[in-house]
Amino acid sequence: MTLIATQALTKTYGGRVTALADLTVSVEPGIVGLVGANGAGKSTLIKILLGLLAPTSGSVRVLDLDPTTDAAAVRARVGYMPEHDSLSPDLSAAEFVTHLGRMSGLPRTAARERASEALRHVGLYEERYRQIGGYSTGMKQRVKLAQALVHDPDLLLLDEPTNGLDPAGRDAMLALIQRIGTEFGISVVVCSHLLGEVERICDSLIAIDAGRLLRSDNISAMTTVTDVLAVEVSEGLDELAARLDMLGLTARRDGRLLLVPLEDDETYDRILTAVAELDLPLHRLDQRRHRVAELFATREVTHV
Ligand SMILES: Nc1ncnc2c1ncn2[C@@H]1O[C@H](COP(=O)(O)OP(=O)(O)OP(=O)(O)O)[C@@H](O)[C@H]1O
Repeated sequence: MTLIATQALTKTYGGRVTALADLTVSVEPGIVGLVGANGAGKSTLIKILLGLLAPTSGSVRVLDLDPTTDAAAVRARVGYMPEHDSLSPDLSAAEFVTHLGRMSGLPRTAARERASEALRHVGLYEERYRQIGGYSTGMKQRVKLAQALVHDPDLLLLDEPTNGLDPAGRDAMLALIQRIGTEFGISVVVCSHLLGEVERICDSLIAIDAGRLLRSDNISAMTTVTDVLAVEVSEGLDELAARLDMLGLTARRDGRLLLVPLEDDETYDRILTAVAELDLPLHRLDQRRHRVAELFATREVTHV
């Protein structure tokens, strides 16, 4: 099944501003990044996918449904996390998410149960009876995610889910989105102006610029491998670097990784030998890929 398909999709506001121009994409289920600079047309596309906005011309299908004629059926299967704060500060997270569950048609008990479940998934179970007004920004973002999950959708549309979060909060939110996508088998469209961020968790990417398609493809097809090996061990990184140096390999440290130039087939063996000799737990040893961001180096998409 195709997750999202658009054909020559165009949206103009008031006949003057062209937010989307002739956009044709076809995306398979999975975690999909929708990236573009501010004003590129991401929110407009999301609203069209939800059936909240009608396209000026062209066609669109979501989960094989047409949101322009069947918006209710689309919304029953799609969860939406809006960009801006849509929360009620006086309510507890449990009350708020239950309320939205009721609005989406769930009976009272089921709504309450699903709300607890959704809040558990986003890590707010313990704090669900506290008023949202007292929550941190990260917790508020997670309540917004929980309300999008409450009716057990097949697809989540997340508009700038990491907005306002510090780096640690962003990492936590991305990890949560990735877990929802992989463990629960829900497809996710993550909308962001931060390409480097979504690239980390997405299976495929739609990049738009001023309403036009720059590229739509699987992440793996967008990147090529480099001649650098990335090695990750959970401890002993410095020790390993020193041992590799003794074996004639120059390792460069990059955060929790060691980057080693791939000289020949023996490079793998030498790294594995060093790891085994030091008895270190190896997490990862693979050939590094170019970052997708490098493809758009001349564009206005923000890199992180
Ligand atoms: N209701 C509207 N009326 C007129 N112009 C609009 C309206 N909504 C959006 N636009 C314009 O359409 C273009 C695309 O906006 P859109 O919000 O879809 O972009 P975006 O990529 O989501 O950006 P952002 O992340 O800043 O929201 C922009 O030029 C914006 O100013």
